[in-house]
Amino acid sequence: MIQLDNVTRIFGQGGSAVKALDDVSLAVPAGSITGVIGTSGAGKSTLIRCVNLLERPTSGHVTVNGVELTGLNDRELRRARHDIGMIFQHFNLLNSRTVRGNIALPLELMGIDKHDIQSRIDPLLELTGLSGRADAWPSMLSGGQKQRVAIARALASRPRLLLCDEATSALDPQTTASILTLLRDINEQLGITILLITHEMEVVRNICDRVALLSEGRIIEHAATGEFFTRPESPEGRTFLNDYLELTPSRSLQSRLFAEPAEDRHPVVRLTFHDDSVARVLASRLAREFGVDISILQSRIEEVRGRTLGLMIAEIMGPASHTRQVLQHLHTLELDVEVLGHVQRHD
Ligand SMILES: Nc1ncnc2c1ncn2[C@@H]1O[C@H](COP(=O)(O)OP(=O)(O)OP(=O)(O)O)[C@@H](O)[C@H]1O
Repeated sequence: MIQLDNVTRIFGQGGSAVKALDDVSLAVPAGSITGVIGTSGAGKSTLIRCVNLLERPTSGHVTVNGVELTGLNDRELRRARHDIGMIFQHFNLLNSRTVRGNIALPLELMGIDKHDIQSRIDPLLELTGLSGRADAWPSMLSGGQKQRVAIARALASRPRLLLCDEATSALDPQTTASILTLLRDINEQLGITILLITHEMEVVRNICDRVALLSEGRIIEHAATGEFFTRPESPEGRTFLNDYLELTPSRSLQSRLFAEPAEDRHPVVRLTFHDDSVARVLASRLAREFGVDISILQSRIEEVRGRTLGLMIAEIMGPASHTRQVLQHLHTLELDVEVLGHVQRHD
């Protein structure tokens, strides 16, 4: 559906040049919802704008629906863009037009007959939950309703691809959830492929089938969502995940943690696991095999797209020679292990 091949976009020249995209290759399968995530300045907006050539790559090829857009003249490109809808963070509605007028605009620009335009609008209003709001002005609408109008407008030309540029970043969590549900419905009911950019893991978790992580203009991970959430491969991917899961030691635990091990201190570890059957028996197995006690201080288990993702912060209590063996053993298991510090023993 979308194929980016070796796309590079450089802004400016000479010493002040910025490489916003650096040799990006990405395939977005037809019918999927693919998310591109990254921190501010990673190149997300530039990437999505390169897909419909709102931004022209400095080099590389962009192919959508089998048509190489980078090889088209302006007229051919205008035609090809009818197949690509786009929505934006700040909705970009015309305040001088009603809801109906905003949705009609792209169809008027395409030269479609007035009667046909009107017959297309009602089903779009219904699909986006705006029936009864056709004659409202944008200033009378909430943020969520404005984004619904923008979605209806983007779908008016019956595109096969919808690009979403931080479409929920200006919305509160509840409205975000309802817009994401609408996008999922559009994907499922109309078979429209969606490419979205976001800096929020929650958005990815909610609707994306696949996710690509962009960092400094490069794609550093591209995986199925469940895979990315349970086994991020890059340090940036792990940082996104840890920030999202927020399993950091409580303040009272942090105040008791020492960086250095000692004979009279117990290690405190954070374990990330992908198989909760391992986690369920882990504490009792370690106690039995190594003669230690495991005290679970904090834990969280999530399911993401059918995959288990668990985090646990635990204190390993026992003689130092035993706890060292436990740490060595943990590193051999299917777990990510991080020693957070050491606490003074009380026995
Ligand atoms: N028109 C431009 N002229 C010069 N530099 C630009 C331009 N557009 C983007 N950049 C630079 O390219 C880099 C990537 O910007 P981009 O907006 O694509 O990142 P982003 O991941 O979307 O960030 P954000 O989440 O903050 O919007 C940044 O360093 C940015 O300053």
